[in-house]
Amino acid sequence: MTNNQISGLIQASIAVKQQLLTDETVHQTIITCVEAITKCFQLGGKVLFCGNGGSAADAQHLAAEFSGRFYKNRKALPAEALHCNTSYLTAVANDYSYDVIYARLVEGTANNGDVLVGFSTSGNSTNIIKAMEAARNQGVITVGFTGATGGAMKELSDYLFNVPSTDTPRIQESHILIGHIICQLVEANLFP
Ligand SMILES: O=C(CO)[C@@H](O)[C@H](O)[C@H](O)[C@H](O)COP(=O)(O)O
Ligand SMILES: [Zn+2]
Repeated sequence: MTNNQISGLIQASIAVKQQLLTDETVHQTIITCVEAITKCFQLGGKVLFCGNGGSAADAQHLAAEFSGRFYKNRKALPAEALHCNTSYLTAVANDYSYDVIYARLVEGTANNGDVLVGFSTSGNSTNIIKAMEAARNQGVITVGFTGATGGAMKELSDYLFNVPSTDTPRIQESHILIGHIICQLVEANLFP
């Protein structure tokens, strides 16, 4: 790999973020999504996160910003990533299907007014789609983080962040940027 190739990859990541910088629709969606998550926590609700592969890591990372801390020393906020219990995951994938691992947890643990955040760069991972469908059936607010098309998640997301790229790692790099912004603004709202 040459220096030029490395610069090209960094430039590609910046180019996606450059589009987010000037996209008023994205900014407005961040503002309304932050309001919804803030209200969810204020009313005693919780925020659940799910994704596959690198997006599972994003789910776990952002859940910990709420349940642990972001910038402030403050009380814990109820947030979980749905892939963290390997006994549950291996049993349900083995006995039922990998497609239902997240939907089943949403059915079992989510309540009206909670928030489900689903990450899928394609927008078409079946286990995320089924989790979003389960959420919709239960009055759970849905937030979708996807790539440019939104895939099937487009129609299932109350708040959609369809990052303008079709390149999985570049999409993920912007997902974590938007996720961090949301965590910071929610924390600032709740703990001024
Ligand atoms: O992190 C990466 C690629 O950057 C991979 O692990 C990636 O997340 C996996 O291939 C996922 O299974 C892709 O699924 P999705 O984003 O289409 O839902
Ligand atoms: Zn990755």
